[in-house]
Amino acid sequence: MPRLALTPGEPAGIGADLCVTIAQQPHPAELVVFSDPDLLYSRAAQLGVPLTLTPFDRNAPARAQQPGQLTIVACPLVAPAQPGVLNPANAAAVCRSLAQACDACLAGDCAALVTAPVHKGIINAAGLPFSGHTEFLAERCHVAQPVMLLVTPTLRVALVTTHLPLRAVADAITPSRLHTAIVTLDQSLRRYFGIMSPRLLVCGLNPHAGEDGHLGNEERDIMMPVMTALRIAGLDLHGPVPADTAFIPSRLATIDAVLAMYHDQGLTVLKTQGFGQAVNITLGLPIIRTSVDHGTALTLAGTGQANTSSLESALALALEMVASVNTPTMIAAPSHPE
Ligand SMILES: NC(=O)C1=CN([C@@H]2O[C@H](COP(=O)(O)OP(=O)(O)OC[C@H]3O[C@@H](n4cnc5c(N)ncnc54)[C@H](O)[C@@H]3O)[C@@H](O)[C@H]2O)C=CC1
Ligand SMILES: NCC(=O)COP(=O)(O)O
Repeated sequence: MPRLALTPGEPAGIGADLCVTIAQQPHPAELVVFSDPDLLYSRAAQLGVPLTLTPFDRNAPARAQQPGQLTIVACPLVAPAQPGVLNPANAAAVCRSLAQACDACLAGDCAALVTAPVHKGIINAAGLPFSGHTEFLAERCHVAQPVMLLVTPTLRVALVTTHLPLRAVADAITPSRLHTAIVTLDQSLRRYFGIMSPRLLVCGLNPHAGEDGHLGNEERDIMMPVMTALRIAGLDLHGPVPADTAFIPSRLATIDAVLAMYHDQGLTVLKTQGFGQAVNITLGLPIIRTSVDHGTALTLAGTGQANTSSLESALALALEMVASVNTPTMIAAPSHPE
């Protein structure tokens, strides 16, 4: 019976609502929530649902989560949370709970980490450097370059860059970063999704994929050499293709994942197609981490209107990934010539 670490994220947002709501159903795993107990009790009361919290005992056998119950690792907030009202005083506690949940996975106490949304802005406003779970967890796990992959039932989109201002994106598309993103995506699709020879469609950065260098040089000077070397190493790579037609159905029918160069190039399409059903996965970590596809939705906190479907998908996919890790489908990663 696996244990899943669950973090509610921003206490003023819908994360706590989602945790207490999904706790009303049985799950084939023990859900260990890293949270302030009072936050969960008060949000459960607000939503009118029962909740019993049992302290986590790493020496006890894991037990399947029962309706109305959650296992908890208490991570106290500094100030009581008010639905919809951000408070920078709680930002450090949000990060601490995430770090504790990550460490529980690194220690093997939990098989995977599933996260509800944080509010990046309030963490920054509190003076903490933070651009997203992806980067935070990578640093905590001493991983130089994580890769963000979002999946819906019919589309997988990974990103070469994550939470960067658009102005910085072009400079971040280096041969080494592109190489790592492609190899990490290829290996993860084999390992977690059972795809034996992943077909990857790589988007260009510039309009019309640079139009032979007339609208930008990154495709010709950076992307094509990296992709040629990786094709020789055996990877099934297509592109770089113009991003504006990368997602048309006839192209998607022949590939397993799209690699976009930046956040909104890929996620706008994916969320338009599957918002609410999508799962965000951080690839390249020594732990399994999945997350919801949405943000903190502050105006919905405490109202009972937050949709749990993305969190349910994130929990289900985490369990599938846990089950798949022992499947021997890995290949040796081609290294990037520095
Ligand atoms: N995984 C994470 O930690 C993520 C965090 N965020 C953060 O969330 C904050 C707010 O971001 P926004 O861009 O406003 O996106 P958002 O996803 O919070 O809201 C976008 C729209 O979707 C609705 N919505 C979101 N989740 C919903 C749910 N479960 N059920 C029903 N409706 C839902 C909202 O009410 C709003 O209309 C930002 O600080 C952002 O950085 C955003 C995305 C992911
Ligand atoms: N758009 C994805 C997002 O903002 C969530 O990122 P992360 O917090 O999972 O790194």
